[in-house]
This record gives sequence, structure tokens and C-alpha cells, in this order.
Amino acid sequence: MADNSTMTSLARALSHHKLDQCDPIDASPSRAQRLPGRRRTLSCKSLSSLDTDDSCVLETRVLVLNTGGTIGMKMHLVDSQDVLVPEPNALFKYLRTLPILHDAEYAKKTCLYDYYNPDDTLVLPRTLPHPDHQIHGLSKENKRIIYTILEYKPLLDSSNMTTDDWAKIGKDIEANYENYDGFVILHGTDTMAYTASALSFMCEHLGKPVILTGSQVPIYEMKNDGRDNLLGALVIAGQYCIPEVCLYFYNKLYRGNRVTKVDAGSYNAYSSPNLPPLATTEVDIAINWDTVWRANSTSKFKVSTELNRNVGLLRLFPGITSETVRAFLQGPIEGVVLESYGSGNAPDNRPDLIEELKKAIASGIIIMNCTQCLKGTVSASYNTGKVLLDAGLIAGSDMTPEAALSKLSYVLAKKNMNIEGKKKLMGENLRGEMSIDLGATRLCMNDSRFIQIIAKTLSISCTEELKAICDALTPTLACAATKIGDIEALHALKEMGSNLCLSDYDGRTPLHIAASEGYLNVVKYLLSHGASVYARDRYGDTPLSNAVRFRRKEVVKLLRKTGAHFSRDELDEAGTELCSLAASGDLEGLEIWSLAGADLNKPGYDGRTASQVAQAVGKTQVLTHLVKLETNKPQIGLGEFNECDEYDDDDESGVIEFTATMSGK
Ligand SMILES: NC(=O)C[C@H](N)C(=O)O
Repeated sequence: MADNSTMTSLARALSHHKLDQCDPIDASPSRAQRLPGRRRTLSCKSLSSLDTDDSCVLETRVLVLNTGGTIGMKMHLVDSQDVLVPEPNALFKYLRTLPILHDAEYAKKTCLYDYYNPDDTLVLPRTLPHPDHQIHGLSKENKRIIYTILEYKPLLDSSNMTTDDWAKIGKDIEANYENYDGFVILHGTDTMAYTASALSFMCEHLGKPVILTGSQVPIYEMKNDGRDNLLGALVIAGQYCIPEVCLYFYNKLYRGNRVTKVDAGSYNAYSSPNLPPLATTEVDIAINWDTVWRANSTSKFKVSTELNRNVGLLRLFPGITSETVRAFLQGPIEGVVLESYGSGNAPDNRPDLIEELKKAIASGIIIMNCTQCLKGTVSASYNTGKVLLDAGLIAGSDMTPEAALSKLSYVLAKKNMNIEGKKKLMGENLRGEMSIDLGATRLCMNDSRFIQIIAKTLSISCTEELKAICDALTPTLACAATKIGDIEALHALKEMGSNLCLSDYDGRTPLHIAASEGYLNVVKYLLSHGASVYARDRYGDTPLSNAVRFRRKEVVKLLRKTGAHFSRDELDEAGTELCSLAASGDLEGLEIWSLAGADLNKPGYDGRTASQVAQAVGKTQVLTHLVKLETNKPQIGLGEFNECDEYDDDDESGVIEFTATMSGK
């Protein structure tokens, strides 16, 4: 519960925020002041006839990796039988003809293909037909989603996939990470839950949405689920900063490592038995922001493609023999998920079985205990459960077998970590794959005295109204506390269970504000509590572009270390800004842009580089400065930014500490 000083802090923050609502310094930079923009600035004028809203249209970019699956299959005769097989080079051509998945008129009017490849890139329409049915909320956000399809060769039925295919997907995401706002993976449904689980572990410090989807019926059929699934996945990946590996199917967005395929003959093919969906897309898109998982780190995104294939699933059944168990546990096996009964139980009258498990554990095999029930968690409430705990099995809580298996594969492949470190990691919640007991002491905004007092003053009694108050107050309070650099107040809000990543009416998050103000410590605090460096406000600006604009050098360095980057379009247009800085002899400005990742040799609108401009106007100082900046260009991630070492993931024992919050937009 927040104490009196906390209340004072919060009240101070709130009153300060009120004053600041008309403070131009805190306001987001106007359109004219903004960083040289993405394509949106070019399209503003030409769009007026297409987009009734006169505000600027933002374009977001999504990369679609088409790995195969039913969504893109057609019937073929194989051994005189008609069967479904993936059809290469067909999906893109087909999508181009579907108005709900490609707006040809927009592409033409905005000269989209002067910028993007017409053979792999499409654009989603802005709104759905009926104004009351803004199912995907596009008009509210005024965003256009441009998506590029990368087709795999060969396309696979997901039953043919192996860990090598997971690694390929991971590498492609890593290689394209900075060029896109989100990723959609088209995948067969049969093993999608395995791939989603594996990718969730492989993607370390993920800050952007990665959404797997597919269908039960090919998209080429008249009645199919592929169109809706693809559309829903694209809209979420292009519009919302949900930094998780997710699975989207039948109007629901799930955490990828929580799902399992439960129905081979229904559009509603997946279930997430132990975690409610992250989002539902019905008449409106409802995101359950409190459930969204965020890595609390200032480390850059990377994909760990090393996976250990010596893992297996062993399902208990009445009468299983010790010979079967012994045979299964022979080398080269290194990790096993034992699918036990009920709440994690196995026979306690079978010393022969328990003996085999103990021997395997003594030889260095890691055995996880997961229930074979669809729903529920492992506990040691029965003696039949205690025997497994006593034998040295690691309790898998409520993990799905798919998640437990791929987690084993990921953890066992870790180099420089001993078996004890790996066992410890297996029992920890790395990516929201298992439920953790937050304990009775966890405070909740609904319970807080602060909210209670406000509720009382406003004569509010029902829970829905209380929740509405929390939702309305939290972003305002967090932004206000950030504006005055009050970490204590932010911490108090956090302790009350509120989400420090929510944005205000302008889409500005506390991280935008801390970056604008140059509060390095607040930036560090927010990043270590789940804030996203990729959040864009209504003007399309990120915390990095704000830090550049307000010349916050140290903040720029820290954000870059955490993986922040200019978009491809921003980088393309940086040349013009650099030339103008060079012409005016602005050495500090050039340094900031260089630190933020701009290429100092990028030509401006007239084809000249910053150094050519400096030469032309006789600014020799600028020339020397540019050479110096080029030579000292920071090597991000190579130990340049030691001030953040306290947040590094690796502790001395070599055991990686993963922490994360379950909150925040
Ligand atoms: N619906 C599907 O996608 C099933 C198909 N066999 C696959 O997993 O690739």
C-alpha cells in the first residue's frame, strides 16, 4: 500500500502534469519540427482524397515469413490420390487480388512502389466497410500497414519441420529486425505450438511482435479461415507493441508458449488452457495489456539459434514397464519431459520406475514433470507427486509439454553453464511460459488507498468503474511523475500493480518523456521495468527520435544499447538533416545523429553528403569533426556503455537471470 509520502509524491506528480498540459516544451515536437520522417510525410498531401482524416498517415511495416502450411496449400494428385501440398509462388499473387488484403488504389496514389518492391509488398486497406465496425481500429490510429512477404523454399507442411527450420525463422527475424515494426509467420497448424514455444525462448530481449498464424482451410477456398487469420495477425503486428512471440487464430491472440492444438477439424483449433488470450479481435480489438509479457532489460534483441535435439516427451500410462522407461532414458538423451498424471503424479508403489528416473537424473539428464492434463498445474499435494519431487524431477508448473520440451532444447544448448545452472533456469519463468505465484503481498491498483479515496470522492462503487479510474489515471500519473524525474513515484505506481508502459492521449509513454527530458536514471528504471524502445507516439516518434531532437546524448547511447534504432525510412532521410547540420556548423547535432545510428556519408536530397556541404560552405571544423566521428563510431553491444552494466543479464555464476513483468503497453 502506498504510504503518505508516496501519496504526496503522486499528488505532486499529478498537479505538475496538469500545469504541463499546456507546456510547449513537454509537448511532442510539431510536425514541422519533427525528424525527417518516414514515407508518411511524403504521402500526406496525396492522401487527402483517400483518407478523410486530415492528420498525417503513419505507415508501419510488417515482414511476413511464409514457411508453408495449409493456408497456402492446393490439391495435387499424388499416387492417384488427391492430397493437399504447399503451392509455391502462389500466395503473393493471390493476395494481390484480394481487396481486403491489398489496397491497390492507395498503392497507386501514393507511389508506394517507388519505395517498395511490387513483387513482394502489399498494403492493407484503412478501414473495414462499415464505420461502426472498425474491427481493426485502423481509422482510429490512422496507420497503414505495409507488408512484405518472404516465401521459404521449399514451403513445408509443418509436420516436416525440425529445429533447423526454427533456427532459420529465428535468423530471418534477427536479420530483418530493424527494418520492420512487427513479424508474422505463416506456418502449418500441426506443429505451430512447438515452433511458437521454441521461438519464444530463442528470441532474447524481444521488443517487437512476432505472430504465428495459419489456417485449417487453404486461403484459395471460397470458405476459409486463412484470410481472417492473416488479416488479424497483420493488424496486430502492425499496430500494437506486444513484444512477445504470439499465436493468432480464430479471433484470438495467444502467448505462443501457452498454446496447444486441440482440434484438427475446427477453425477454433487452439487452446491456451492456463492463460487467457492476450487479445481478442471481435467487433473491437481488446488487448489484455496486464497480461502482456515484457523483458525487463537494457540488452539488445538477439536470437539464440543453438538448440539441443537430444530431448524427448515421455507419457506415463498405467502399466508402463521399467524397461520402456530405461530404454527411453538411454544416451544420447539429455532432457526429458515426463507427462505425469493429474497434478504431477506417478505411481508411488513402483520403486522400479522411480529407480530408473533417479539413475537417469544422477547421470546428468534433466527431467521435467509436466501434467498430461490439458489444464492445471504440477504440485506435490499427493504422495504420488512427492515421489517425483524427491527423485529430483523439476516441477514444470503449468507449462504445456510443447513449451517444456522446447525450453529444454534451448536451455540444454547453453554454453558456459553447468548442469545446476541449467536446472535452475528450467524451474524459472523465462518468457511467461509458466505461472508464478506473485504472493499475497502483491499490491493492486484496485486496492490502493489512493484510488479508493478518489473513488469515494466521485461516489464510485462498482469494480468496473474503479477499473476505469485506474486505466484513466495510470498513464497520466506515470507520465507526470516522469516529467519531474520522480522515480519514487514511478516505483509506487509500479508497486500498486500499474503499468508503466501505457501511453497518454498522444500515444506518449513515460519513456518518451524521460528521453525528451534527458533523465538517464528514469530511462534506466523504465527500461528495467518493461518499457519499450519501439513505442511510437501519434506523430510516429520513438523515444530515440525524441532523445535526438532534445540532444540527450547519454540517453541516446543507452537507448541504442537497448536496441533502439531509426526506421529504414528515417535512416534514408537522415542525409538531408546531416547536410543542414553541417551547413550550420552544428557539431553537437552531428554527433548526436551519429550516436543514434545515422550514416554520416548518406547523401541529402540534392545528392551531396554532409562533408561535401561543409566543404562547399568552407566549414573546415565540421570536416575534421566528421572524420573524428566516423573513426570513433560506437560499436553497440561491445562494452561501450558500461554505465548500464548493472542491468546485464549474466551474473557471475554464468546463470542467466531473466526477469520480466506481466504488464504494460
Ligand atoms: N492446418 C494445417 O496447416 C495442417 C498442415 N498439415 C500443416 O501443419 O502444415
